[in-house]
Amino acid sequence: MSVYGYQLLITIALIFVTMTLIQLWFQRRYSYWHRRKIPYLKPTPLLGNLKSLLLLRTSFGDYFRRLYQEPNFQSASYFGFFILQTPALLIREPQSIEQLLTKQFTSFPNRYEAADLHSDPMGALTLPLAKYAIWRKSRREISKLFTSGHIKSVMYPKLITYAELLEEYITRKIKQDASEHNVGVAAIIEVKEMCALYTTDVTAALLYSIDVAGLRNDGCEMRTQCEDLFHPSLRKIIDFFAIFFLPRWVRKLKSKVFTRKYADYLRRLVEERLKGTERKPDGGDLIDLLLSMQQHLSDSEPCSAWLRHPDFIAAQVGIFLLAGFETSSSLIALILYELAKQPEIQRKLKAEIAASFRDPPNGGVSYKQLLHMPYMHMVVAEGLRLYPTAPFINRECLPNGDQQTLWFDKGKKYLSIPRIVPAYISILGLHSDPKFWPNPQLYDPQRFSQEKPHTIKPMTYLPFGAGPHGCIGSRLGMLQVKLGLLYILKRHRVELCEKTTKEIRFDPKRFMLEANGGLCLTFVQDK
Ligand code: HEM
Repeated sequence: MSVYGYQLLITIALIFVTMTLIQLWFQRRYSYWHRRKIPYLKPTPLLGNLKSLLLLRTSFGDYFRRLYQEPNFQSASYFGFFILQTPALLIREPQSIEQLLTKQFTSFPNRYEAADLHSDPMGALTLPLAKYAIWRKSRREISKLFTSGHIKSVMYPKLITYAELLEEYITRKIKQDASEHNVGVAAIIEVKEMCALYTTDVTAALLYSIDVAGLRNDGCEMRTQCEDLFHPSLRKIIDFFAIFFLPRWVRKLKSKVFTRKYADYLRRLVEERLKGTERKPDGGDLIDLLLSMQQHLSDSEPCSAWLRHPDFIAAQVGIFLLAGFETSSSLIALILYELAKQPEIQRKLKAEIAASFRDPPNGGVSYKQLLHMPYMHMVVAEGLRLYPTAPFINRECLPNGDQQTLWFDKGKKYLSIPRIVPAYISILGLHSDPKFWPNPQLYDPQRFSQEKPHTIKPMTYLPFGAGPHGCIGSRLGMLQVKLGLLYILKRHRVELCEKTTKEIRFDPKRFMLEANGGLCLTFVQDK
């Protein structure tokens, strides 16, 4: 045989050996759950079980709901699946969910998704992504802003101002429409954008003491910056996937949570805000609070250098803006859609709203009154069930030893979660399970009627997550959604129109649940 013949033979042999080794490696990886005798979803080579998500065929919420609804695991309390080659768990059973989120918090102290502190400090310092020591101190401080006393006395009066502006926005659109088409009492409005302007205004005013005037001017820089951040590009999609599903790659890929443009905007916003305003006598806002924390931080505090990092405040400003505006605005829009579909429910809600404005006569609705509007509460609670805008959550197992056992029954061993394996919960899956919610696709506020307080099984309704990592802004979120609906429906009603989508599909490019495309409704002025 010639030299070339030998070389060819060796090359073929090397390719064969390499392919065999790769195949064996994959076999070993994908037998992870089999070896542990844990039921699992069969993976596709290379992609694991992530194919539909990687091809942007489905939204994140739908993806995890489909996992939850996998026909083979309907009676399973949990099962394994693969994020590419990484083993992960879906926890389905409410008691185990409780263990994961609350009872065994010390073994599951972090979310799985992560940014890298060294290459992306601004992303890694944000409250949801910060790891335990930094998260604990930040959460403790920021919680002071969300006490019921602060919300009632400082935030509520400002919220009313912006809810009134929301009502004015609708009146203005109707007037504009009247002059253009001579109709006079109605206008078609794209509600997603309208609600996003409202919640952006609210977040800027309440947390940063800035009036961005988005509702008054039909837009503002803050809104444009957020939209830009979500505008998809290949780089952003890769970063996003790395942060959420492959956090151990973020350093190598230099993935960042915020784009450079958004990060610069946040730095500028904090700088200008600190230059321009004096400290507020009412206890200030998020920026004041964090600045004061940095000034009083002792060197003995774990991670104090990171907590004093120049981007620490901008990081929280950036994430609270996204967490605060997107979830609530999407929810208001989706509830309005359901109310337009079911006029009887809308009529009942409007009757309750009218009664609350009559008592006291000519007065506004007080904080206490708003909290005690039973039908409003039912409408919003059911909206959160059908559309939990943050549709899935996770925790990473970090016990002291190698394995963490979740206990199901007293003394009965249930499931050992290996270290570093992410455990996911599909909130949308739980909320759509007919075992817990009969006829789950029907929007029916009666499910939350006060006459049936004990019918909801614990841990089957988790719109704000649960445990120490649960939503820090849940009270504010509920309040801005309720006040938004109150002022939208005070003098107007919503109806379906020819432009309204027939069926809500969730946007596959958004992490939160959001209707795909525009969501148009007709707003009709009451006689
Ligand atoms: C209807 C509105 C909202 C919904 C449905 C919602 C939902 C959620 C959910 C499901 C989580 C994850 C909880 C977990 O992992 O257990 C979360 C976390 C969080 N939310 Fe909200 N949220 C809303 C409004 C808000 C608002 C108004 C703010 C702030 C102004 C906010 C700030 C946050 C933050 C910072 C976290 C991370 C907390 C931590 O890790 O300690 N959210 N939210």
